Amino acid sequence: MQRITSATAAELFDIAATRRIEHAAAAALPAHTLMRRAGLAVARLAMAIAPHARTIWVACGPGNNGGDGFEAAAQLRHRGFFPAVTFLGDESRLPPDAKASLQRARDAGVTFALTPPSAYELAIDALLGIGSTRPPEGTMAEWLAKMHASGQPVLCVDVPSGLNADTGTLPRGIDQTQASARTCITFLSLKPGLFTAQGRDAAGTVWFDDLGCSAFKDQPVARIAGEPDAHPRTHASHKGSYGDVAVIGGASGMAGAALLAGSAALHGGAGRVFVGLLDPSAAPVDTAQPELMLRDARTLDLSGMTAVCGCGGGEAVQELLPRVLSTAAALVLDADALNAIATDGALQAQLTSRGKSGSPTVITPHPLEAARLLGCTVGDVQADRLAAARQLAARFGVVVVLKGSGTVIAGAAETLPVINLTGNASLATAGTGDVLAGMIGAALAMRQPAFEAARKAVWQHGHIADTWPADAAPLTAGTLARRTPA
Ligand SMILES: NC(=O)C1=CN([C@@H]2O[C@H](COP(=O)(O)OP(=O)(O)OC[C@H]3O[C@@H](n4cnc5c(N)ncnc54)[C@H](O)[C@@H]3O)[C@@H](O)[C@H]2O)[C@@H](O)CC1
Ligand SMILES: Nc1ncnc2c1ncn2[C@@H]1O[C@H](COP(=O)(O)OP(=O)(O)O)[C@@H](O)[C@H]1O
Ligand SMILES: [K+]
Repeated sequence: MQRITSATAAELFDIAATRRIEHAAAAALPAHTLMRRAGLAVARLAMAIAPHARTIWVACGPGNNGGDGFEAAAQLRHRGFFPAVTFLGDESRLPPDAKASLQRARDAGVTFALTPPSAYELAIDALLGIGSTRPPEGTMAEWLAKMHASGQPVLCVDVPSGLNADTGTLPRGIDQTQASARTCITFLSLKPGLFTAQGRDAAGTVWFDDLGCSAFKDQPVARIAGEPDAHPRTHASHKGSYGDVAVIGGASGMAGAALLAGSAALHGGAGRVFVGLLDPSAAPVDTAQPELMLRDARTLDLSGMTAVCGCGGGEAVQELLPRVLSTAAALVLDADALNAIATDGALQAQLTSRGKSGSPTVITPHPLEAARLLGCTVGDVQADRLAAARQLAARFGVVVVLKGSGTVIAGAAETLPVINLTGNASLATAGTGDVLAGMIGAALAMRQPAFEAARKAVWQHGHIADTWPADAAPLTAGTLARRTPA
């Protein structure tokens, strides 16, 4: 059993691949082996979470996920705990493995009840796993609501019930975000839906148990990539070794966004940072950050530079985009640059030819910007974030950073997309996206390949937020860019 953290590197498998792994493993092992191992793993984790529990509520559903719950209840009872099982299903229609585990729970003297116990110290959610086909309703929805509103810890078996293990979406009306502590133990494969969209809230801390089946392989759909390698600086290096970043943005009233990106590029290690402002009346220097060289955006020669274009760009950025797209040595497109491209077919064609020619290019849409580029709704993007990121990457031939909880980084078709596990809702504050764009710009300026530059910067951006001291001032985009609590 392994706890999954932002330092973990592992492949992710969709439901179809997980089913293939399950079938191959089940065929190679004696009957009932997998469920017994799964139930034992659940029981062990339950005991670790609530070692002094008097009552453990085990909510079991109609399929093999429920079977894992029966098996866990039997194992817990054998160890002196008092599981109370509520079963929602038809015993005569239980799959054979689950039926055998139900009998084992009965034989162990587990208590069965029609309604959840009035008091309990841990709830085990074994209602639905990867066989969830429709939104939970009726009694199942009531039990889930009770479980998640009780304030007691919840341990989800395989996946939080109702969560789409491929996409991380929860059905409307199923809110799994209220429990005081959530843990999920998942079996045979790590599923992408546990780590993006609503998955991170629903699953909480994720544990993985391969049930002794690591020999059974299949085709992954994505990966979590772990902590990136550090790039130590050699003594005999100079500012030219770390490249130039030129931020293009900061239209009237929005200079701050460009300055934030510039600050992030500077603190991200770029050799020199220029900020090309679109507002002609902007001040000639930022006295708080005199290292930044402020210029008129229209005068900057971008050949040989990494451009970070769009932060606070307003509508003014549109006229500069043809030159930026054709001359920047490497490029990060963010915010208003993406909005301009979404409405302009010629710019889209130019981006596509740039991407397909192999010039390093990263786009960093949040879900609304991604929806504009794809010509769909935010709901469509969030319904399958991996697919949306892959689609954008294929269309334009660029590296895509689809932001939000469980940021997705997608590139060429032969590169597995990455779901990033750092970051938290303290980043949900204005300007943190500008900071990310600047950080990616710095990594590109240091000549890291575009996919790696994006992956590393996204990880670092979230990691700074995750390790922000609790007793420090709240994180803002400015302090995030400087990587130092105020
Ligand atoms: N078969 C095996 O050997 C193993 C199975 N495992 C467990 O089995 C799970 C998959 O089992 P299943 O394929 O039986 O699928 P599930 O147990 O996830 O659910 C399938 C059943 O639920 C019903 N259902 C789907 N949505 C519903 C809803 N909203 N309301 C009410 N009923 C609903 C389906 O009609 C079906 O009867 C995994 O997630 C994992 O927990 C693990 O123990 C590993 C080994
Ligand atoms: N709830 C969250 N969990 C993790 N990361 C988040 C969350 N909310 C926002 N972020 C991150 O913060 C950044 C916000 O970027 P963006 O939406 O472009 O904001 P802005 O335009 O204000 O800079 C992105 O990197 C995003 O992934
Ligand atoms: K479950």
